[in-house]
Amino acid sequence: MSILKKIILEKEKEVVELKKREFNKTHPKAISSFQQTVENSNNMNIISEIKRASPSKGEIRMDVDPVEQAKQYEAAGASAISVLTDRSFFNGSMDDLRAVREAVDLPILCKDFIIDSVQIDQAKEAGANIILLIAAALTDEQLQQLYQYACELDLEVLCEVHNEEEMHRVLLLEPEIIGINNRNLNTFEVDIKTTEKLAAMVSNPSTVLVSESGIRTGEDVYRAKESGARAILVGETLMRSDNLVDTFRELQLAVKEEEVR
Ligand SMILES: O=C(O)c1ccccc1NCC(=O)[C@H](O)[C@H](O)COP(=O)(O)O
Repeated sequence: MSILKKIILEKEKEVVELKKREFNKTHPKAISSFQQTVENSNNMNIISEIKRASPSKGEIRMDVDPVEQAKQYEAAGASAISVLTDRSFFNGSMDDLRAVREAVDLPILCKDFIIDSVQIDQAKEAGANIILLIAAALTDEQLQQLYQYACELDLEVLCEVHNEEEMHRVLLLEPEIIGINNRNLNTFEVDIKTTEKLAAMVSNPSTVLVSESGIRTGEDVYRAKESGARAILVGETLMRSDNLVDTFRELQLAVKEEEVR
């Protein structure tokens, strides 16, 4: 069984529990939108992720304090913070997101595997500004309904694709933000060529393209930028960095490898 299938089975159980609860579908903290942040910036926008562990890498940094990490991301120049809220596979939690919301004023992406609107209610209540919809995990009808529902709650939506077929499906929504995930969820291989190939399918210049996963060097960022990405989503590289200011500088320099030599 694929990892995505396993995660979705777990989410189906979580949804049953969430449906027994009531959620406040508002949040008192007003935050400027991620899209606006990108519009106003000339730099590569870095969505900086809080990621303790993952199916592909196992433990990354289990002892991280999400609030301290988020404050450091904000100080280093992050455009948004991604908080992995899945517990079973990534060792995250919605409490992490809530705590980060209190501590920083950046847009927050609730990085989870959403299959039902009740998860969107939960993310909104915790203070998320952006939710993730993964095309590979959803039917066209679910994609459409969940996208619409998130917009009604004033949330931004990062629609994530891994291949051409998913990109065709997502483009039908005319989304404002598209994430191209460089990680193959079956083999866990990461290849920035995925961004290069799929970005070419997006003709609307106002769509914000985000290159996700496996970004480690200025050259990776250079290739994402040349493809049209205006943002990158980075987890492991930042979680393992012992000098975030230098790592941000390297990623934002976005130069070709031969220019470094
Ligand atoms: O990271 C994984 O192993 C993973 C496995 C299965 C589904 C999703 C997975 N990751 C979620 C993400 O999208 C990444 O955390 C995010 O793009 C950052 O990736 P990275 O910079 O490579 O840590």
